[in-house]
Amino acid sequence: MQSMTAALSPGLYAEVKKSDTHLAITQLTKRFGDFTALKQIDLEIQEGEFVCFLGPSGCGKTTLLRAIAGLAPQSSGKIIQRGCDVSTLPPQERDFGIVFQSYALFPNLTVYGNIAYGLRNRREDRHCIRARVTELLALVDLAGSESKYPAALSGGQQQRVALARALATEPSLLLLDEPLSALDARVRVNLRGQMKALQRRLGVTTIMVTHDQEEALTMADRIVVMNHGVIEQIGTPEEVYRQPVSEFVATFVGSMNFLDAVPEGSSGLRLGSQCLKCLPHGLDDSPRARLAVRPEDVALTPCTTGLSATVQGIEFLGAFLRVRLHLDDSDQPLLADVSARDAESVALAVNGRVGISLPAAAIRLYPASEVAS
Ligand SMILES: Nc1ncnc2c1ncn2[C@@H]1O[C@H](COP(=O)(O)OP(=O)(O)OP(=O)(O)O)[C@@H](O)[C@H]1O
Repeated sequence: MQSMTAALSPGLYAEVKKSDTHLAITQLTKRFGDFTALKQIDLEIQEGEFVCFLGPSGCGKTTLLRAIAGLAPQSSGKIIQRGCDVSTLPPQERDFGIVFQSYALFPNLTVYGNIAYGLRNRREDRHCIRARVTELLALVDLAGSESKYPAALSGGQQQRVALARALATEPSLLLLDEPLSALDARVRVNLRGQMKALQRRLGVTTIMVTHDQEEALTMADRIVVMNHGVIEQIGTPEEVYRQPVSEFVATFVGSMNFLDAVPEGSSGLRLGSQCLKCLPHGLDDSPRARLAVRPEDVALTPCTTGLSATVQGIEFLGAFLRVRLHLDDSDQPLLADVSARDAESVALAVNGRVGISLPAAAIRLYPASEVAS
């Protein structure tokens, strides 16, 4: 599959301004009977941004997307798009294009008919429609597929047609509801890169729902992490990964070790009998806390006089080794991801002992009562 690199006509998305707010959502609540699916959501999305709604099944991300589209209107709260209050507008009067997980192409229409659908509804000129469809097909690397029917296309190709169809009317907002999750892994990774590149070229403000953290980390400018109908954190992929604000975010995004520890002072802790430094935590008065450290931040050393562990298992994962450790003193499990060279330097072997170094900047402490779900 090639990359989507066709030239753009001068009109297509030529007037995007990046500095303005595209969407402002305030105090949005959505109830289904007695159940509250979204609780007072506040969110601003800038012009041209690629934002991912990320969270576990049932956290409310699709409901929020559908509220933005007007497909499942909110119970209360406001949605302002480019300065206009669209809160009560029906979907057909809102400015968005949408791609669903299940392609949702019209099976009885050709690729051409599918992409031209919205333009024909608007009664646009036949020659303009042809020119736009040709351009969009080139953009998604499907030039020459006009006369095919959806059934004759692969899943990845169908999803690219769905993308072209969503972009045909030049919406200022593109909504993607798990667009890649029905595809096999290799196609998914390929299309991920292509969609991101196309979005960047067009500059179209985009919201994508996903429960796949890797997808969110690789595609989004900002990630909105949701849980139980509320936003837990909004940040760049790096912020969400490096500075998770809660144990939930730390658990949901990337791999994380959690250890029981005792806070000491404002930026220290005790792990078993060992005193360690960490980032300022504000938990000085708590008798217990949860220490979070990523496996790739755990360093192994040959010196076992400080924090030490026994090696319980070693898994070869290609670029690195995942080492299952048991902390000797505090009697807790710990995972470390190390390079083959680092493993060699400590003569890594199952049942052997190694020293453990946890860099202060990589350790975060969370309240012990916070339960990840
Ligand atoms: N039409 C509905 N009637 C009643 N409850 C609903 C309805 N739609 C969604 N819900 C509930 O609202 C909550 C949020 O659903 P939503 O589909 O937004 O979750 P999600 O985060 O997108 O999950 P998934 O990844 O599984 O699609 C869920 O508990 C769901 O059961």
